[in-house]
Amino acid sequence: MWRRRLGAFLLRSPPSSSSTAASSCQHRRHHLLPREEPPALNRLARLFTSQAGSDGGNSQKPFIAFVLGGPGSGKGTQCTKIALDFGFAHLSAGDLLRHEIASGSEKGELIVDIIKEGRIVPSEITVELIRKAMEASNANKVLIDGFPRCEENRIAFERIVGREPDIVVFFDCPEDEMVKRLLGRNQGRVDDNIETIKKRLKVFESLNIPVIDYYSSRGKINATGTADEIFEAVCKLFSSLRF
Ligand SMILES: Nc1ncnc2c1ncn2[C@@H]1O[C@H](COP(=O)(O)OP(=O)(O)OP(=O)(O)O)[C@@H](O)[C@H]1O
Ligand SMILES: O=c1ccn([C@@H]2O[C@H](COP(=O)(O)O)[C@@H](O)[C@H]2O)c(=O)[nH]1
Ligand SMILES: [Mg+2]
Repeated sequence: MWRRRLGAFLLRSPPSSSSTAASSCQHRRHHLLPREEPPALNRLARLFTSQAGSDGGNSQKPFIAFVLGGPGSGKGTQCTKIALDFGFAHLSAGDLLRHEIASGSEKGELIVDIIKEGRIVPSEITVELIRKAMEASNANKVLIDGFPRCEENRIAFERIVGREPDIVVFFDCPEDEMVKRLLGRNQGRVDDNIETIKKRLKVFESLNIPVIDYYSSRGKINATGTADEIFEAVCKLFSSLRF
């Protein structure tokens, strides 16, 4: 069912037939096309010379991809691959929050309690961390992994960053598979236990889904199968985009 199994949604119009999706991941870089017409050659040149999405002084607005999906759906795993193969900067909202915890700040103490409970950190905190990370990355293509988590997050991002995403990707994964993956993650995360996972799944249903509904338009990525199989579908999607 749609509300159970999430998909990938393009907010931007698909490219014209002249920029068709690559049939395999191997040649996808050759399918990246510029978004705007007049500075097209300059921008194309930057794409081919950029490192991790940075254009070494980008004053233009970056291409923003929100990457959403349930807990354990594989957002982080796929973002790592996208970043490597498509030259995006990967900003994980969860990682930014965990970094704040590790810094020993007062805010970090509040955040760790919220994460243990599987709840959502106040929007101002998360958006400010994302905004600073975007600025620091100086990237022209940014993956924002695991955000927005609720309508309030979405609205706060628009207000503070002043942007809407260019694309929203949803990873579609059944609950039992997500639970299995989280329980096997073994990275010492405070929320990888069955009690917190159950709470996260409830929050996912009640708060994440309305955001997903807000963005829903067409397309989805089936997040079952191996990470490589899923990435093949991701490649098709990203190869069809104009960055
Ligand atoms: N397709 C897959 N098949 C099996 N295991 C996977 C797959 N993709 C990712 N995993 C594993 O599942 C676990 C969760 O994946 P990942 O951390 O990418 O999910 P996530 O969506 O970022 O989760 P969270 O929302 O908790 O951050 C990791 O241990 C990862 O190695
Ligand atoms: O935008 C966000 C992102 C995350 N959180 C909190 O962090 C945990 C873990 O996040 P992951 O993205 O899955 O690593 C999440 O359960 C929330 O408690 C948040 O509040 N806002
Ligand atoms: Mg993650």
